[in-house]
Amino acid sequence: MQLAIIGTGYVGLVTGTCFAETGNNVMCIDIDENKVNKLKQGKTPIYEPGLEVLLERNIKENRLQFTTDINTGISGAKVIFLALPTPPGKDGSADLQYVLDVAAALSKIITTYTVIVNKSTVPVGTAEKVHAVLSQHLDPSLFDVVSNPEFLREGVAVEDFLKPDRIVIGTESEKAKKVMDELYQPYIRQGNPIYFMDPRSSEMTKYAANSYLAMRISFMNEMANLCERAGANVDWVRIGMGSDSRIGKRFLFPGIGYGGSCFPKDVKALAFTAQEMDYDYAIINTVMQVNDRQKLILGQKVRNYFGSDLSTFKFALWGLAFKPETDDIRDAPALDLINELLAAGASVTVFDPEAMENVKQIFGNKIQYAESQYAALTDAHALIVVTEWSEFRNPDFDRIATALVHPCIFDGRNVYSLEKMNELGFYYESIGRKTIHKHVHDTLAMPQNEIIRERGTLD
Ligand SMILES: NC(=O)C1=CN([C@@H]2O[C@H](COP(=O)(O)OP(=O)(O)OC[C@H]3O[C@@H](n4cnc5c(N)ncnc54)[C@H](O)[C@@H]3O)[C@@H](O)[C@H]2O)C=CC1
Ligand SMILES: O=C(O)[C@H]1O[C@H](OP(=O)(O)OP(=O)(O)OC[C@H]2O[C@@H](n3ccc(=O)[nH]c3=O)[C@H](O)[C@@H]2O)[C@H](O)[C@@H](O)[C@@H]1O
Repeated sequence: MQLAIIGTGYVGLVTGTCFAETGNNVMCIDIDENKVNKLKQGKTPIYEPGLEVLLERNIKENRLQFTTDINTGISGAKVIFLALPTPPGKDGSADLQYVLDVAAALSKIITTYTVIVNKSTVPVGTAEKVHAVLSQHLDPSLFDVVSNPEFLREGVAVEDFLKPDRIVIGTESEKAKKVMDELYQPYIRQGNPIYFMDPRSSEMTKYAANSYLAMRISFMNEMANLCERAGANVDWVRIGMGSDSRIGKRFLFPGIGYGGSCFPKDVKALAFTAQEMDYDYAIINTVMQVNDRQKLILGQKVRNYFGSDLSTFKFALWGLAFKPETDDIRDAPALDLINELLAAGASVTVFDPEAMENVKQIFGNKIQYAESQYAALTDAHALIVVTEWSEFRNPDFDRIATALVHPCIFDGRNVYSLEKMNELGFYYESIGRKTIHKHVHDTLAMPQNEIIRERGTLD
């Protein structure tokens, strides 16, 4: 099938490449010339495991092309996907400007029946808005608007796209349904269901899924904070509760708040939708408040320990991306933490396997950038683990202890075991677990609340 994808970012590029991989002819369109030029050479502008191999193969097979020209780009396309940004507006609502502008442009250039598919995350009722914009210049018999939310996760985007848990399609048109069914057959054959529903339910499903997952994280973050105070270990609590099949094991990891380009903006947008409909969606408002608070927790722990004036201290940060296996730093908790540390006068050296360039664009020379995870540690007073990249999971602890001024780790992702930290003699704080404090330098005496907290037993 001939397809056009408008917007070649994380979603558009993965969608286009994966559709090409199942034999379709795909034209990816983007206004960013640099991006398109890079892609034409088979290079991905983003870090996404497994993507470049598929990209190169499908370009070589002439199934995947890139252009900045929407007119030639959509020519012959039976289906046009919109994978455009829907950033939060000032009031928290999803900004539909990109989607509606492109719909307006399409209304003037479509000449034969085309299915316009919205893959961007958009509020309930957007399919109708897109339909209205298209209808201004286009006979309604020449198009259908379909909602087809995307559920891929960055870092495993290719796998998620090729083997989705489910495909959700919102349309009332039998004609569009047939086209979408044909397009997604290769994915259904792998045993995954395709759910056809009305567009409003489909649009709402996307916000429901993201907000529910965000709620689980906020719930666990609060549970972690309570465990710390109660002398319980949130990891045991997580395992104990998650093995109930009604709860499930996934997405219960406490940390320093959810980040990324989607959860924060989508939860906010759902809250806005509720407000617009005069409904007090109380739990959603709390999810956001809890997350805002959680993002500050690691910085607070550091300040509780070292004092509010950090001007004589240097900190090594491992991990900047909002999660491992991506270079994406949109709404990454690391950015809040860096700002918090800088505001307290600290000096900060960072290392991330993929996200350094993106962070340089924000902080420039306000912080130092290390060439390796170990280089970041030199003369630092503490290591702060922010993102749980694999290479941080089992590091050379002797090297860490030697390089640091004090053997001191603040772990925002519970990457290390308490036993190990205790055995190795680190001062160690994590999320929702007891503090380990051995070998602490005399000048950094333990605050009283830490001593009280130590009464819990080790796991
Ligand atoms: N990033 C993710 O993991 C997921 C994102 N989504 C949703 O998908 C949508 C897109 O997200 P991302 O791919 O992350 O955004 P992105 O920012 O990575 O990509 C958007 C692309 O659209 C391009 N663009 C902007 N205006 C354009 C125009 N007029 N014509 C052509 N191209 C244009 C930009 O240059 C950019 O390359 C959002 O609604 C997001 O919420 C949904 C599921 C997963
Ligand atoms: O709409 C989207 O854009 C996507 O948003 C999320 O995917 P993504 O943002 O790529 O990453 P996640 O793996 O969901 O992680 C989001 C944030 O939650 C945090 N998280 C995740 C899981 C967990 O147990 N605990 C936790 O703190 C992560 O560290 C990260 O900051 C959803 O998982 C996707 O299904 C969805 O398509």
